[in-house]
Amino acid sequence: MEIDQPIGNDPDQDALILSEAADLLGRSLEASITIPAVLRLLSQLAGLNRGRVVLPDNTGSKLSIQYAYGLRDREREQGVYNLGEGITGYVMQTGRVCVVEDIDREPEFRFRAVERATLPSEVVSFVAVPIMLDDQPAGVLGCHRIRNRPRAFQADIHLLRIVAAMIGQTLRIGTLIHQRTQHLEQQNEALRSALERQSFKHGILGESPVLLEALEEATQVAASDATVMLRGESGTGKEKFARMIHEYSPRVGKPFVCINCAAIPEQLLEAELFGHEKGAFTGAVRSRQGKAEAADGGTLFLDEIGDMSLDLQSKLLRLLQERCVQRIGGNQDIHVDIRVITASHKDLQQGVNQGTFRLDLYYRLNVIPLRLPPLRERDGDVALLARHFLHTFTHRHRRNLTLGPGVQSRLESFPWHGNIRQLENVMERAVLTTRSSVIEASDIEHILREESTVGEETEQVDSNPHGIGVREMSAYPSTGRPYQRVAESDPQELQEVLQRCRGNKTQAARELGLSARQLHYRLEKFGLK
Ligand SMILES: Nc1ncnc2c1ncn2[C@@H]1O[C@H](COP(=O)(O)OP(=O)(O)OP(=O)(O)O)[C@@H](O)[C@H]1O
Repeated sequence: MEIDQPIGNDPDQDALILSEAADLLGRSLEASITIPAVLRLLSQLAGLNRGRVVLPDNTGSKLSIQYAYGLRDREREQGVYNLGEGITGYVMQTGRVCVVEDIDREPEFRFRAVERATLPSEVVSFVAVPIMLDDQPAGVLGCHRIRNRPRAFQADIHLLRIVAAMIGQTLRIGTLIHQRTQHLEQQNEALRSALERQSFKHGILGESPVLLEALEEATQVAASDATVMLRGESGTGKEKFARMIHEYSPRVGKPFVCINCAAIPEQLLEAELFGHEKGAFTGAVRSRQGKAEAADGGTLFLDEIGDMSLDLQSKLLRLLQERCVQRIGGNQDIHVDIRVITASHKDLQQGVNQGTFRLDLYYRLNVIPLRLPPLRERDGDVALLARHFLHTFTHRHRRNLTLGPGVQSRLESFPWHGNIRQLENVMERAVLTTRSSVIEASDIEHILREESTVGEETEQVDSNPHGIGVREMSAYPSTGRPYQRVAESDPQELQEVLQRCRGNKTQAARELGLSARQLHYRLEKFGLK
């Protein structure tokens, strides 16, 4: 192959080469066009021949020629090196510049790409400089030259180092564009397949057979006016299902009113549910309708019903039997037309056995029991939900991130005792804390390790679809979700914890052992929002 003849060592010439190289690199984002063009420039104007850019593969252990000028296809293909092997491997491993003045006398020079016989008969040299990114060698730029030239090796090194830095930036931009495109492709794919799925219509993502079965059941019962009891571990989507049932019922368009019975103190809960008349208790400066009244014509969703006191349970039973409420301090029966959906992460059957839950109320509420599967039973859904949350949070926090290799399988192998809410939290933390543009398996590992160590709790989990017989005690690591009734001192405690967490609600909820929703609900109740 014809190799261009060198031109003398001239600073103006080098400035011209650099300005031409900058121009070439700026003209296109296609590295396979711009980098060989720059290597051609080095050959034609500086006598630095057969330039090649060698880059590592994904594992970082094998290096190969990615871009070249003056090499035949076969020569390029032969240019594969192990890390540390030969001159190229050495430069990549150490990040140091290497000059071989006479390649025939250097045993480390491997003639891997170009055979000696095809080179000029004069003494041939090889100069290799690292392509540095973030202070680490990311590749190697190497060239041949005829040793016996007036141009000093030092001048070649100087020029090649600047060109290597420019190529490094081109490669960095190319990688970023590739990652972002990949991210958009992943996103598109997730959205496209989600749109094709029936479940997306209710905002309930998942393709696993157990979830689709639960969705099917929920759709079927939606049309009736029957009372539904949703059972499932914390974070399995009980509220989402309750909303979906409402939206698929003839009551759609009427109010969907939700009360979290575990999130507010008992005295407040009664007033919240049934309302009060003016003067009914200190602070009742005007009369107010309760949530049961507010839900008239629609659906009342009672979350964490297992936490309701026995006294309030009897009042709820009256509401269900007579379909009317009496405000606190009032004596008038107010008729309400509501459908009731309840949810509990507790085994209510056990509550009945222990005398903490009324049997008659249990039968009233348990007309249609619907079990929501925990995430660990939902084959394939972790990956789907992780992508969905990645998309949600990158959008919300204005970041561009993709999932690195190994992340999906690590997420899939995690036990997810806090279910979808826990996965949601983990993905949000990953989006907020990952510094680079790729969430690596190590970032996730770090978050999951923390997840597994924060406040180990033992909680009773309703794992029995029929609510009879078997009950299971399960370790519940770290989702910060032990349910507890609230104490009256809550507003102050909430404020203190919020201050301590500098307003970070996720952290505050975790400290208080509440879900984000419970905290949100309490802040709203106490006027602290
Ligand atoms: N299938 C799903 N697809 C997408 N997001 C979901 C799905 N199920 C639940 N989520 C999200 O997970 C979080 C927890 O869901 P939800 O509050 O409905 O669970 P829950 O079972 O009612 O929890 P808890 O028992 O703690 O009140 C919410 O942010 C919800 O939007």
